[in-house]
Amino acid sequence: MTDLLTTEDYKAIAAGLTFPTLAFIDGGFRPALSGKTFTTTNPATGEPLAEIAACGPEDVDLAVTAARAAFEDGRWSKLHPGERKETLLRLAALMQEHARELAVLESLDAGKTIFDCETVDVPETIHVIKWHAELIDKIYDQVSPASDNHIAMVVREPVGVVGLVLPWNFPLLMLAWKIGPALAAGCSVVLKPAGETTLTTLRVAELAAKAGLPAGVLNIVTGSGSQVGEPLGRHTDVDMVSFTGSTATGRRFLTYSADSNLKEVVLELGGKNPCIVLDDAEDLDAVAAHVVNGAFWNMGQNCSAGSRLIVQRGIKDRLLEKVRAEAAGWQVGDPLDPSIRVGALISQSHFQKVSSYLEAARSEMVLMGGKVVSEGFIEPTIVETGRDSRLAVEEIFGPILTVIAVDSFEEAIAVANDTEYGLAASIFSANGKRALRGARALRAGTVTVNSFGEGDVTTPFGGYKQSGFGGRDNSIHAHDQYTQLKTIWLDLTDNAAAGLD
Ligand SMILES: NC(=O)C1=CN([C@@H]2O[C@H](COP(=O)(O)OP(=O)(O)OC[C@H]3O[C@@H](n4cnc5c(N)ncnc54)[C@H](O)[C@@H]3O)[C@@H](O)[C@H]2O)C=CC1
Ligand code: BAL
Repeated sequence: MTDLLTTEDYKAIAAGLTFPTLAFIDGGFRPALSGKTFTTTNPATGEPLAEIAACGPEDVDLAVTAARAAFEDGRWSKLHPGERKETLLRLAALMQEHARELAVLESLDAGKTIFDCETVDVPETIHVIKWHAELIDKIYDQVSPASDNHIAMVVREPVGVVGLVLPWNFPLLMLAWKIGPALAAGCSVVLKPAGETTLTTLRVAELAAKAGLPAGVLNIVTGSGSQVGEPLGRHTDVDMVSFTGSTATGRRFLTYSADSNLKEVVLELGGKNPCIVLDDAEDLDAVAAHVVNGAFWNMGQNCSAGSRLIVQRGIKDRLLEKVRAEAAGWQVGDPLDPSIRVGALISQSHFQKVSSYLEAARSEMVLMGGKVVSEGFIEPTIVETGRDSRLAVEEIFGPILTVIAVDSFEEAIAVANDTEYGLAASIFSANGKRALRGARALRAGTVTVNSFGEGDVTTPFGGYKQSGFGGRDNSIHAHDQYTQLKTIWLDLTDNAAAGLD
């Protein structure tokens, strides 16, 4: 477990940081070809942090050309997997050396609490890079059943140049979820961080170069969705795109692909994830801790947030009392204060969007919170609604938990599945059979029983329905995104013996 510092120590580290500001293309930092920049701000203070290169389609072209050259000449793609492993392990080691700096940078840039950055985001990011590095020289190809005169090999090959488009809610962790398997597999990468959160991504690119990653293999193109994301999605020399973000933008990538070169597209999208508590659930203190963590972790800005609490009436009042008590311990405030659990929302526009749901909550039953603390900060809020309320249906992506009371197991499952999303779910019951029946009936990519979570690097992560498309992040299955299967048939017939010569 990381030893946390004091707020003053973190502020001193923050004051001493220099910020990377340029795009990283073909092994070097460079401004946008247009010379344009945009301002990145600290969500907690609204103050500018740095001027970042505002790249455009011409920079995307440059990055794709560099990635293609690197891929084709094999400087990375054709290395022995063990050599790629060693380079990625050096990257992980350098990130570990710079862990504290990365945590402070992430907190400043994203408004995330230093507590989360130090204890989850940074260590988990390093762990994910290491895991994929360690995996890559242990994956075997296959030989398929064939006659004695044939050998049929099924081999995995890196898919080529991949476009990785990231969200702002877990800048480092999503980076690791994508570059870990993509680089391990031998792909060349053109990565677009979210405009709100570029700083840690650029720092990792610098560390990757220091670790010995060849030029052109990892390119970071900073800028907006329309100027960088769309040209990347439409580029005819990009072989696949892996995207995490909103369902609306994810949908666009399918259009980009259809309109260009039919590149493969993997989408990890939104969620409105149910957390079911049945009336036989035990240890309500533990249940409440999971409910609160699921709803309010990262200010609720989490695609797998447990944002809908579906609770059986028999247990509702007792559970809600404990949930309120637990949530009361989640203090809102300065993200660099290590005792703070709820930091700043990512941006002013997002803050306004989430605030509009607080307005909507006024016509429902507000059980806790419901107020803005200050610009950018919203207190943990719990609202009881009907199952069709806007608050119970739409992805809010803020610290607002909706409670829906139900009468039976069957109703709980029906309400849980009554959504266009299907990313994650959890179910609490002391009856193992019932819990497992629920887990099987829930239409979601990840279901946790008697806990809230999204699994870890060893388990696939992705969604059913409009929460996902085309593949999974994490686990060995993530490598399916970044590899093609090739079949190679060998005919061993002895033509001379068979009289065929
Ligand atoms: N599944 C998830 O983890 C996330 C879900 N969201 C949801 O999306 C809502 C809106 O947040 P945004 O930041 O606007 O998400 P977004 O999906 O628009 O942004 C994600 C990434 O896509 C890029 N992008 C935006 N427009 C694009 C376009 N037209 N073509 C190509 N790339 C584009 C962005 O620059 C960013 O890098 C949030 O309120 C939340 O509900 C947001 C971030 C992450
Ligand atoms: N919770 C990890 C994936 C995401 O929120 O984008």
